[in-house]
Amino acid sequence: MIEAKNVDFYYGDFHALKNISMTMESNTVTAFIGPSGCGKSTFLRLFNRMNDLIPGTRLTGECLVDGNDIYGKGVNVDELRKNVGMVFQKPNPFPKSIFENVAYGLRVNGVRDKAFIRQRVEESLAGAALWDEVKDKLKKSAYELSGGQQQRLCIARALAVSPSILLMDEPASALDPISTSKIEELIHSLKKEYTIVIVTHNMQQAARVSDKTGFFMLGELVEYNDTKKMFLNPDKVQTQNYITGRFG
Ligand SMILES: Nc1ncnc2c1ncn2[C@@H]1O[C@H](COP(=O)(O)OP(=O)(O)OP(=O)(O)O)[C@@H](O)[C@H]1O
Repeated sequence: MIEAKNVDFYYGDFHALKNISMTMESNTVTAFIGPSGCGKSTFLRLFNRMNDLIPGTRLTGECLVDGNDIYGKGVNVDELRKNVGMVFQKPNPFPKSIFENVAYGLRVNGVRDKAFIRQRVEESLAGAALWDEVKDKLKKSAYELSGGQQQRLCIARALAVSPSILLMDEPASALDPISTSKIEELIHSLKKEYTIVIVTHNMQQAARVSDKTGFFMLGELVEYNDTKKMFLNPDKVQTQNYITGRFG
């Protein structure tokens, strides 16, 4: 479903990702863990070409989604980003109503059918486990929601354009424990329909939500394994040292 083949990535002269190859399977949750600055977010952002926006960067190797090289000639980046949605660390709703936040992606994609938009907004809010909390205040500003609700709104906004992949960069790190557990439950239920890749600083969270875990260090993928194995009996001593808190 998602594959990296011998990926190297540079910010100017800085070699941020070193020869990374890995496959992330459909309908699984893959977590990336590792010390600050090891390249987790950089790697995640490659898969919807968010790093394209940063000048002076260079990529070698291949990033494939459904077998297609997403940096190949003729790739439509807007289409790619519809298929590969992204949720960021801090909830970033638009200064619009709850309804319009979710409808936004459909509208910019030229959808005009009001009944269809209403239906997608409801489905997406339900998919993000937010519908019951907001169904009576869809016209209110998104800023009236709590941080945790805003993050689920951003997930609903990503779901509205029917992606198959969701990239999440520390989606719960700005949230309180109850909102965090709601996001974790949501991730668990979303994997039935979506392929999810999540960057997290929180190792318990990786252990709770993911099927597979990749441990990065200094731009290298040190170990990629089933999450259970990774946390109980990792293959590499560096992984063991990291998850037991010997450094980080
Ligand atoms: N826009 C940028 N320009 C130059 N260097 C960058 C840029 N973004 C990230 N880097 C560098 O690339 C390396 C990897 O950063 P990245 O944000 O991917 O790490 P991370 O593992 O996600 O870290 P964190 O857990 O702290 O978010 C770091 O050394 C960082 O300083």
